[in-house]
Formats: sequence, structure tokens, C-alpha cells
Amino acid sequence: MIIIDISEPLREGVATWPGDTPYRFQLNWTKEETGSVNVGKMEMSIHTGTHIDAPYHFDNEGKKVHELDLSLYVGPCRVIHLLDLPSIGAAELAHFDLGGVKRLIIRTDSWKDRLQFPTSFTYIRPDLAPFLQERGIQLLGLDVPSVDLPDSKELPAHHALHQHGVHILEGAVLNHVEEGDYELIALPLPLDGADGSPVRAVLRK
Ligand SMILES: Nc1ccccc1C(=O)C[C@H](N)C(=O)O
Ligand SMILES: [Zn+2]
Ligand SMILES: [Zn+2]
Repeated sequence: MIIIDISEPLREGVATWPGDTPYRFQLNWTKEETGSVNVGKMEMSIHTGTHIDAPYHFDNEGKKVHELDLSLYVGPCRVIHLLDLPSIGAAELAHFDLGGVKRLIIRTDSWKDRLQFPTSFTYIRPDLAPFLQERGIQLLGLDVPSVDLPDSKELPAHHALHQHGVHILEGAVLNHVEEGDYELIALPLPLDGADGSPVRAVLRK
């Protein structure tokens, strides 16, 4: 079985939303201190690295992580390439046959230096949301830190996707992934009340 890891490694210095909590892992106790085990602790923003957004992230009435349907995050998916476009809407997807696709992952390669938070990247135009809903797509995954522009306060793509029943996976690493059909596994942690969750996202061929 071939497993393709599409998760950003979490380590000190991993790109973080400007001003948000830096990622930190450290041993709270060493084996020498406890006499038995090393025990780590970590601190991070939910929105660092490869993660899913719960609707509560941008809507106070929206579902929190523990309320999400896990079946969204496990199952067949389609990976397509739409490289280096300024933005993606219905027009850019019009020539793809997406019949039967429930989870769509788009490789943009627009986040060039994964060590830095990007100043620009491919963003999603809200008209993509009804287009995806019409085709039965319930999960959209991307290799960018946000479906909206980084300075957006209105978050038009987040809201449009939510209104059309499309859930969001952000920050996937896709530069080694060919177009095609895979099985996606990208389960959120059971974080009670959270606005999102880091995921270990993999594709199975
Ligand atoms: N971490 C943040 C801190 C402040 C303002 C926005 C964010 C975000 O994460 C937004 C982005 N659209 C996201 O869903 O990952
Ligand atoms: Zn997020
Ligand atoms: Zn987001």
C-alpha cells in the first residue's frame, strides 16, 4: 500500500499566520527527571500547517470540530492541478469532469517558500462554492494557508463554501502529488469546542 503524506511537518519555525501563536514543542519532563519517560507539551495555532477549519472559525453559530461529520475527511478524492493562478473560481474548473467526486483537492503550487508565511497565493472566488455544490463536492482541499486573501476580513470564500456545504482543508503539501483519484484520510482531532484542527493528511493510491 502506498501512502503519500500531504502534511506540513510541525517544527519550530513552521510558517504561522502573521501575529498568531508560534508552534512550540518541548519536553516538559525528561526521562532523567521522571525516572521513566520523556513527556512533551506543545503550543500552536489551530491554523498552522495542514488543518481543517470548522465553520465556527468564521461563524459563531457554525459547527465546532467535535460536531463535524468524520466521513467528510475519509474517502475517495480527486486531485487536480491548477498551477500558479491568481485565483480559482467556477470558470477555471469548467473543463474538468468532476462527476462522482465528493472530495476535491487542488494543487496550486502558489505557496513557493513553505518556510515563510506567503505574501500572495492562489485564493478562491466565491462562485466556486455553488459550482462545487452542484457537483456534490463536500470537501475542498488546497495547498495554501487560506481560501481567502490573507488581509480579508469578510472571508467571502470561507462563507460561500460553508453556505454551500463545502468543508475546508488548508495548508496541504501537494508539490509531489500527481493528478488522479486517491483515498484521502485527514481526520481532525476530537477537540471539544475548537474552531479547527491540525490533521495528519495522507493520500492512498
Ligand atoms: N490564524 C488566523 C489569525 C488571525 C486571522 C485569521 C487567521 C486564519 O487562520 C484565517 C485563515 N483563513 C485560516 O482559516 O486558516
Ligand atoms: Zn484555517
Ligand atoms: Zn480557513
